[in-house]
This record gives sequence, structure tokens and C-alpha cells, in this order.
Amino acid sequence: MIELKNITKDFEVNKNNTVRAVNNINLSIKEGELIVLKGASGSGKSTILSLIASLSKPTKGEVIVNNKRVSKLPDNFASMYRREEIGFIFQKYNLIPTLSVKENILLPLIPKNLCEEEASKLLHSVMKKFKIEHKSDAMVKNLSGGEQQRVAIARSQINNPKIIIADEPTANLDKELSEHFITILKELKSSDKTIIVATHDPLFFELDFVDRIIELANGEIIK
Ligand SMILES: Nc1ncnc2c1ncn2[C@@H]1O[C@H](COP(=O)(O)OP(=O)(O)OP(=O)(O)O)[C@@H](O)[C@H]1O
Repeated sequence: MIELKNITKDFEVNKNNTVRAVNNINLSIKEGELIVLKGASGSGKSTILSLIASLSKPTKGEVIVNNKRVSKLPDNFASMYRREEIGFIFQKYNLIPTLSVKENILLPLIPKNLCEEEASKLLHSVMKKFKIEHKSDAMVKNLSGGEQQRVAIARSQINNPKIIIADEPTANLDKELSEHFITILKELKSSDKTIIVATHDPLFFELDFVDRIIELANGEIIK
């Protein structure tokens, strides 16, 4: 369960100016729910994602994730929380082009110090699941857009996170790749993950497997 309670987030632009990115939001997301955050540029979508991931702290209010008050976590605990519970899918994949597919996918496991056998088991299971095993030794820069997308998603899942956060996941994709992403999203949803997608891509607004579409404007929930 993810709970945002009376959350306000101000950013200091300079000494005399602040921007209120999120204004007194209340939101509860149940385990296994797929939520789409919709809203114009600047409406506060990314800010909400970063508060849930404990990448930033609210100015007021509390963020509670699975009974943990993540809005109060010191930095080292916040990064542990992210590593263990959250899978990120970014719009530009954030892959390292000169590393191979398997090296990229293994990156989130580095801090865990698993033995080689265990790491290899996890690696092969996500590569198989996201159909990229045949390219495991290829350098990422030589892959097609669709293949890179599968690497990014495999990497986000290697820790088996309970929560998936996707910020504008289709922003740089053509129609075919966007539709492919939707197929993967459906698979993730059926494996009972809690998923939060921030987007203004209309493709997400007609999906029958999305539980709720939450519309934001000027840092407030309007629908
Ligand atoms: N680090 C920051 N410093 C100052 N202002 C910020 C910062 N981050 C966000 N903002 C401001 O907060 C508001 C909300 O931004 P946010 O990135 O959450 O919007 P968004 O809905 O995700 O937009 P987009 O769709 O363009 O990504 C905007 O006015 C933005 O300029």
C-alpha cells in the first residue's frame, strides 16, 4: 500500500521564490494496482513519483509505503528502499551503451553482492521473460529500439521489485514500440506488481487493465 497524506512539495527557485509543485495531495494506491498519472507538463507528475521513490522529501505531509514512512528516511536507507522495492523505467532507458545486455541488466545487483550463480539465475530468468536472451552478449548501442526497451525493462525487474515507477515511458517511442510497451505493462500487471505510470500519452487512457487514471493540474488532483 502506498499512501500520500496531505503532501505538499515546494521547490526553492531562488532566495525569494518558491514553486509549489504539489499542493496538499491525498492518494492511496493498493498493492497490485496500476495507476496512470495524467496531466499537462508541469502539473506535478514527476514530483509525485520522486516522492514515492524517496528521491525527494515532501515540504509537508507523509509518504508511507508498506508501513514504512519513506518521507522521513535518511539518504542511505532511502537508497536501500529504492534498491529493494522499486523498479524504475525511464523514458530514455538510461542504459550504458558500451556495456553488453547482460552487464546492463546486472547493474542493480552490484550493491547486493550476490554469488555468481545466484546472479546468473536472476539474469537468465529476466532475459528469458523479456525475450532478450539471444542478445545477451551484444553491446547495447548495437541494439534496435525495441531490444533496448526490453533490456531496460529486464533491468528494472531483476530485483523483483514490488513497485514499478514509469515516468513518460513512451515519450521517445514510435507507435509500434509504444504498443509493445503496453503489452509488457499488461504482463507486469498480471504478475501483481503495483505500477504507477506518469504520462500524457493518450495510448494509456483507453486501456482496460488500468485500474485508475488520476488527473493532475497545477499540483492538485482534479479527477
Ligand atoms: N528541482 C526543481 N526545482 C524547481 N522547480 C521544479 C523542480 N522540479 C520540478 N519543478 C517545478 O515543479 C512543477 C512540477 O514539475 P513536474 O516535473 O513534477 O511536472 P510534470 O507533470 O512531471 O511535467 P512533465 O510532464 O513536463 O515531466 C513545475 O512547475 C516544475 O517547473
